Amino acid sequence: MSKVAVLSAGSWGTSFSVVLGDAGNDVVLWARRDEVAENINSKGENSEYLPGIELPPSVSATTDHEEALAGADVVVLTVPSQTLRDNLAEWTPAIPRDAVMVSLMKGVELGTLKRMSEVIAEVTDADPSRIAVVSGPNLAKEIARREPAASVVACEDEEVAKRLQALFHSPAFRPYTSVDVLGCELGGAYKNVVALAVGMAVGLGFGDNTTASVITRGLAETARLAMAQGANPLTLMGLAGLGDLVATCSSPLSRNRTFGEKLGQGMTTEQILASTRQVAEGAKSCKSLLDLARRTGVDAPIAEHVDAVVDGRMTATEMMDSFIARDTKAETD
Ligand SMILES: NC(=O)C1=CN([C@@H]2O[C@H](COP(=O)(O)OP(=O)(O)OC[C@H]3O[C@@H](n4cnc5c(N)ncnc54)[C@H](O)[C@@H]3O)[C@@H](O)[C@H]2O)C=CC1
Ligand SMILES: O=C(CO)COP(=O)(O)O
Repeated sequence: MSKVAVLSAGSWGTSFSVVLGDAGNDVVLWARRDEVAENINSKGENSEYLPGIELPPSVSATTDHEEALAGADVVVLTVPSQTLRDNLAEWTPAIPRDAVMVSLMKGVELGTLKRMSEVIAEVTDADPSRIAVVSGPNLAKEIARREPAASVVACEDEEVAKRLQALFHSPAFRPYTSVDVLGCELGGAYKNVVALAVGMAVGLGFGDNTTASVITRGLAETARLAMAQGANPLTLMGLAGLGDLVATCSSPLSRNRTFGEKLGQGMTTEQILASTRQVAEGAKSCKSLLDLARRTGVDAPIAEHVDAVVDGRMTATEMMDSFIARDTKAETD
């Protein structure tokens, strides 16, 4: 049995602790707030993020990060992407020196344009063999309900990916290995931006032709940027690319798609942010991914338009009109 620390106890951290517990691991969740940790320890439930889900008995919680991290073989990181750097600055001294750090996050840091594995490497100074990523079509609520799903665990060191794969393989959760950390991370971050655009189309009342067109061109845009950065194109056709894109863009459970839907219905970003506590990573990462595309010399019309709507410089209707009016070209260009 491995000891796994999960920081923190939001939707995905708590759901992933169900996978970890069901797979036979000893799990300690770090929660920011006392009431969340108390609820998990006394009732075996995180009623704020996952009401009605019974957590495995091997899952406990604490608000003390040192306690969560003590003796951990694996450290799972699942905070909002834009806070990771500050969180790690505080947590790094308590992370055991041989523990593998696993990012479940799907975003790119504003300003530095770094992926989460890069932020982890920079702040903790860890070797790439101690940094991994899990990404795939894994909507937290469905995973917590133990509905069957697959995912990708990526690490530059394939042996480490295989070790994590064994630790994360539960009766309902099937992880595949990959060494393409970059492809998995860009797939995960970009699908949130595409889901915002799809949500806007849904909010405007458009149907499946429109959403399928945006999803497909979104995949082309993701693949263009990821391949220009050195990703394996097959990663984008896999669970961390197409798989996650389809799940997120199709599901009313997705916070990013829902955020886009509200923009399509005419709400402003400020109004939407005020209406929820939960993170919709694409609303921030549209800017960092757009900057990354510009720096790489890659055309990124979806990121560009989504960023403009999120910023209030364009309406969702104008975005859709502008997509159609763009200069025509070959599909594979
Ligand atoms: N919810 C989902 O279905 C999935 C989410 N993800 C990714 O996982 C990451 C986390 O998302 P969720 O758990 O869904 O978000 P969430 O909003 O449900 O939970 C975020 C957690 O981070 C904590 N947090 C917020 N601000 C913080 C700060 N400044 N410092 C430390 N902790 C802070 C919150 O207390 C909460 O526990 C995101 O990058 C998301 O894209 C990935 C796959 C599935
Ligand atoms: O990443 C996810 C599913 O794989 C969750 O998507 P949202 O963050 O949009 O809810």
